[in-house]
Amino acid sequence: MRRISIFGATGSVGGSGIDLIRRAGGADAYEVVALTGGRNIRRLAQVARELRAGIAVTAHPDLLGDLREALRGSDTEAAAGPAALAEAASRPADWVLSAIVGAAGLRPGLQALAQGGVLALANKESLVCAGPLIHAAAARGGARILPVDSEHSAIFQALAGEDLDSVKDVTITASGGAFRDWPVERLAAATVAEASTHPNWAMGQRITIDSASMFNKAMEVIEAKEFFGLRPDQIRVLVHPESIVHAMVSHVDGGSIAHLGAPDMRHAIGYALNWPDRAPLPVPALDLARVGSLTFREPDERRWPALRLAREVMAAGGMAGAVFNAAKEQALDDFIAGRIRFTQMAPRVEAVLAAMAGRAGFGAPPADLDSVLDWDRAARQEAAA
Ligand SMILES: NC(=O)C1=CN([C@@H]2O[C@H](COP(=O)(O)OP(=O)(O)OC[C@H]3O[C@@H](n4cnc5c(N)ncnc54)[C@H](OP(=O)(O)O)[C@@H]3O)[C@@H](O)[C@H]2O)C=CC1
Ligand SMILES: CC(=O)[C@@H](O)[C@H](O)COP(=O)(O)O
Ligand SMILES: [Mn+2]
Repeated sequence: MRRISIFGATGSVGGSGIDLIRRAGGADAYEVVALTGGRNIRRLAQVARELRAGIAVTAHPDLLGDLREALRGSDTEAAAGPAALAEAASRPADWVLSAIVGAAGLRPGLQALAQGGVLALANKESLVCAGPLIHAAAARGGARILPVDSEHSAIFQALAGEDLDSVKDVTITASGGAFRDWPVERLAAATVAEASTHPNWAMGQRITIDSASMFNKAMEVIEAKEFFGLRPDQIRVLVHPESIVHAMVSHVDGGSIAHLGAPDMRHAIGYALNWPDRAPLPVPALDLARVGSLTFREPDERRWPALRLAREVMAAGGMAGAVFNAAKEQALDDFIAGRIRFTQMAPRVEAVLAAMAGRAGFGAPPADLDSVLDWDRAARQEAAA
């Protein structure tokens, strides 16, 4: 029986993954090695019971008692804390969905790669913070990384059978998020509730706000560079309000191959689950006659300064990705908590990058996980200060 684990099982991507596992036969079709979550203990225990998971882990040690209580009478072991997450990731599995939000997903992802098998990667932060470490861990462990972020799954699918040397450039699309059509002057007054609604995708709150600020797309540009080994000048972003075309690969001979689909993450997750085969998925069929028209436009970097920052991060290399992500996570925490305005997030991240660029080792590639986490901590402190 195929062994699977889901990190971030209580979240939006994790929930879509569980939906696919359930539809494919659940515990009768898969051996569920580990499921993890954060604060949503009720949900974690419920899916662990349903899928007869070997272990359920919450990231929060103070919730271990609640988890044990919620799992009482089941065969699922309960554990808590970052070390327990890493231990669960070290349990051999054939397919691991990395769907924790934030840099917290980095250690479990690296641990899973050391066991071999497939890492289905939704946690874009892993590649932004530590792309070279992720690839090195996969090579050492004999693991395969498959993209789950919709644009990167789209690129991966469009590249199938193609030679990377024939690629001229790659375009990833951006919906434009909640404030796509707002006057720029109004953005300073944008509320957390307004930023937490997405025009097309149902996702967790953090990535939804990152879509509105385009930090999500900025992260995805860096993710594309790290995943596919593209040069920064080969990666373009186009605003595409319909979210039907997810990415397009353009070749040196003038041909372009685009990937289209309804905005439903179960396609990208299911593709990674069934790869290298394809199987029917519970995803709405694409009816272009009903969609009518597909529109595209250049992104305005005055509205979305995060895109310019992504270019600067790629040019700087080294620890810039880890600093960028950590500063962005801290700025997002501060926006959600009402400490800063929506429009203060990008200047805050830019200031942290500028402040930390002069520190020794900033331009050097990440040596190991601990050094990445040191830079992550320092950048959060700088951002909070
Ligand atoms: N949602 C989407 O459609 C897409 C998401 N992604 C990426 O996938 C990842 C997950 O996103 P999404 O599902 O929206 O996020 P959610 O917020 O919906 O879920 C995040 C998951 O991570 C858990 N979690 C939160 N903090 C920690 C922590 N410190 N340590 C361990 N686990 C933690 C949460 O637990 P709990 O809820 O129990 O607290 C939850 O299980 C992100 O990297 C995102 O960028 C990429 C493409 C699309
Ligand atoms: C589903 C997915 O992959 C998200 O990252 C999505 O792309 C977010 O939409 P935006 O295009 O608004 O960032
Ligand atoms: Mn995406």
